[in-house]
Amino acid sequence: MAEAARDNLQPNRPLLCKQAGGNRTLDFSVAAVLPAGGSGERMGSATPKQFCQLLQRPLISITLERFERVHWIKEIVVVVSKQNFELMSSIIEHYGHSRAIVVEGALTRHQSIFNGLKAFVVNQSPSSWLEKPEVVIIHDAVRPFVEEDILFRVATAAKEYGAAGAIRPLVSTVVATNAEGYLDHSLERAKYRASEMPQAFTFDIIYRAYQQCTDYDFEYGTECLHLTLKYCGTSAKLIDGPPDLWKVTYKRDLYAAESLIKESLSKSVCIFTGMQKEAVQLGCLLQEALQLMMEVDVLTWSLNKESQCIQAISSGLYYNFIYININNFDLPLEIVQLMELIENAKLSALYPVVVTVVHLNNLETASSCIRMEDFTNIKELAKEAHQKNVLLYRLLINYTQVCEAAQ
Ligand SMILES: Nc1ccn([C@@H]2O[C@H](COP(=O)(O)OP(=O)(O)OP(=O)(O)O)[C@@H](O)[C@H]2O)c(=O)n1
Ligand SMILES: O=P(O)(O)OC[C@@H](O)[C@@H](O)[C@@H](O)CO
Repeated sequence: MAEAARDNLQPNRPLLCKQAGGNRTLDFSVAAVLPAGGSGERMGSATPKQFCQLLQRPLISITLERFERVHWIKEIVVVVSKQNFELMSSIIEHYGHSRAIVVEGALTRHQSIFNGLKAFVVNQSPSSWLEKPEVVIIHDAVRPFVEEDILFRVATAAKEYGAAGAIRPLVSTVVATNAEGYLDHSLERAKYRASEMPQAFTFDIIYRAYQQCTDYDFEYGTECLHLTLKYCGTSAKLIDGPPDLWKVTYKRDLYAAESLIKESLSKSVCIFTGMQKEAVQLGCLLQEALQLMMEVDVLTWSLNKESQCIQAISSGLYYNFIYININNFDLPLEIVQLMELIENAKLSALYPVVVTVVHLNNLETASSCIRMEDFTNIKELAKEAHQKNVLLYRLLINYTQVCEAAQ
């Protein structure tokens, strides 16, 4: 069982495809523009919604982190109003958003987006300009639940068709009213879709469209795809997107977003084990027991240079870790290393991290039955960790036959 179990100690899906940026590549350059220059009036908050906190983290930082998981997106231009420039720069510094460049927004969303695009055009941006990408993704900064898959699909479609955008089925029927406020007609809902974000464009097409925009377009327009059709004759490829592309607009959306994040954080766990037979077996048993409820990866602890353990910790995809330890009740070096890696990855700066150390104590081989009070040194580590938003728990399992029973 141990050998077979050890063979199973591979992630139940290739970690790399979950890894920051996955293992997809593109043969053309891609950059992103995140309009974040609005005031969030409909949110009714003094703080513009893109800067409102979700689990003590600004909404815009969550969106940025999603884009930073995608390695084929080079620069990420964030367009914010002048009065929020400093705040945005501090968020970039605090959360280490190294690919983010801040550009000044304008009075309307379209104007802000155009300002973001100008950052890629020489002599059009007050600050230094960036290398023009072949494809540019435009995504509202207040749509945090964006995954690499939809970004990849709109970017590749934009490269082929010139423009592409994510769509979703309508939830409510669209109706037109007459001047007196009565129903004029309703649209057949099945024939229409909601235009969401992300959208993507070959850079020259969307830039040329904005250059031709009228004041009315800038003032009242809400749809980039309309601009490329109207001014460049480019009809966007529409891509069916996943359900979580919605835009945070009202207060209720903030509550919904926070509960979605909490749920996703609790939905994945990474289990590390030593090479001992019992640890491997318990790791596999845990994976079998948990994998119907959450994403579970089991890895043998190793810190060699291509270590998947280090990748798993630094990927930002796990906030729950279990380390299974056999008969070693001092503070095992691996636990200290794990806590250091979590700190170096700045994981807990984003959300609380939970580390559970499972001590397996084989009563047949151990000198005596270990008691919880014997864990003084790990208590000290737990106190330090708590200051850094890392919750360290320990679980002691005294056993005799559990491994044989498991076989
Ligand atoms: N002048 C503007 C207006 C909006 N946006 C951005 O465009 C995205 C979508 O716009 P919307 O949801 O309308 O945001 P607000 O305009 O802030 O919201 P409201 O209409 O409720 O004021 C948001 O990320 C918003 O910050 C922008 O960059 N510049
Ligand atoms: O109109 P708002 O400023 O609320 O939001 C912009 C949305 O219209 C836009 O993000 C999508 O509909 C796709 O264009």
